Amino acid sequence: MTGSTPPALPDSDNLTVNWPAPFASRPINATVTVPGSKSLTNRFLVLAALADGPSRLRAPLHSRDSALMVEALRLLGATIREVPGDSAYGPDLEVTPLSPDATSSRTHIDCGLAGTVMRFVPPLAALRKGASVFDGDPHARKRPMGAIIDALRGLGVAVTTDDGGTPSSLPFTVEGTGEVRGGHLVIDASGSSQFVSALLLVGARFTEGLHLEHVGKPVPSLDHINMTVAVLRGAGVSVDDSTPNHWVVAPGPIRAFDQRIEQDLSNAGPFLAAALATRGTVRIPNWPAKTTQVGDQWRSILAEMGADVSLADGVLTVTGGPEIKGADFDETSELAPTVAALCALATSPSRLTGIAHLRGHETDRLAALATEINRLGGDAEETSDGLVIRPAKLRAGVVHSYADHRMATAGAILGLAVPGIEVQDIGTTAKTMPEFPQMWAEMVAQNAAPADPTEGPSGGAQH
Ligand SMILES: O=C(O)C1=C[C@@H](OP(=O)(O)O)[C@@H](O)[C@H](O)C1
Ligand SMILES: C=C(OP(=O)(O)O)C(=O)O
Repeated sequence: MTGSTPPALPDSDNLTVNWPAPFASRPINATVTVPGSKSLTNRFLVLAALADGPSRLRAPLHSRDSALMVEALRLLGATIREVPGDSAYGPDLEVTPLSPDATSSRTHIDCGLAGTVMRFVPPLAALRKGASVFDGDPHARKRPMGAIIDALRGLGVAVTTDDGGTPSSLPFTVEGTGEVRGGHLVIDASGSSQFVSALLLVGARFTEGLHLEHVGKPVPSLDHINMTVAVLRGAGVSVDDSTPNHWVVAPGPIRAFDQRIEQDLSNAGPFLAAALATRGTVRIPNWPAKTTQVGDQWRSILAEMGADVSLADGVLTVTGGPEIKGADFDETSELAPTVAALCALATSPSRLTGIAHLRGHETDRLAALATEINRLGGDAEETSDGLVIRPAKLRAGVVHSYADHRMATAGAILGLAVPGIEVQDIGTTAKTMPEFPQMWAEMVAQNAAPADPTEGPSGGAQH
């Protein structure tokens, strides 16, 4: 894969021909490395576009979301070149920042279904002279955008619809003047942490910097905001986050960088889950000793579900227990679909809380997970802020993806333990992991662990 052209949406064949999810007839025994982190790649791309000199991203993600970000930044005036690197998942990227003085013609930016593109790029477009029109996939028009639009308007930036009205979602046009004064800004970021990250990422380039204040229900996915603050500090930006719900970004340069991108620990999740679903072992090398990625939570989540989890010499090893234990988890953020798939295979009930905002993700994930688990004979129930999933024997069937990469990978996990599962539109995994179907097949093919003769043909709660 390259970072130059956004992969097309799956064609109608992909939508109609279901992917037969590999069933694991023996415990998985595999070593897997996954491509670079979406959240880190797209943050560093934005920072590089605003930096005080050329930057390099080593081992970045190459997927639909990162390609959309690359293309958006190019359209706004950054130069992004692929250069050979050492990653098995594609070249490095060299970024020459955009020039704020350049005036460009009206630009059309495709956000696809990428939250990072639709939230992070509009504030950056405000710093360029010219109009930028933002739109995306059909479902992108349903994702919450009001907080970013209101924030830009609060900062004095015109954000309009084609007929001159005031938008509350995609599509809209940002009329950039090349300068944003900044200062104190109050937003309600309860719909997505990306509203906060988006404004912090550009805040140092506002003339007066930014004092961002959140009011309203709690901001979700705080780990992702902490990641934003960490990458900003790494690029020499002063950020004060010592008061809850306040972030103060000092005006100043963003230092150019040469940065290796960690592998995507959230996308490591389905592979680690395979160890639990099949009572096997999955090893992930190069697990970072220290990270801001929410996916580091796999170590505690999977242990609580009965797995043996160890991190030694940078290798995370997860071995599934005799059964998957249900458990209660709060605020699992983007890990929730993978956790839910494991809960559907568990032998005791689980409750997922603090994830009401998943209704505004790639699809309404709470509705999608409950519908798809129940379609297979499972017992899942939506609550006001999450899901309750009770043990039930699952049967063969089709898992619908709803254009959501994490719904597709959740279907793949179920398919390891339940024969006859198919996933509709597996191609949607290209959003963050185009290699997924091949990597999954290779993981199952590595399945060299001798079968336990006292057990059924495979592991998991379903056997
Ligand atoms: O900033 C980011 O990179 C992300 C923040 C989170 O968004 P929400 O706060 O909307 O959950 C997460 O779910 C998403 O996958 C990536
Ligand atoms: C919510 C997600 O993506 P996005 O960055 O589009 O919000 C996700 O990847 O789980």
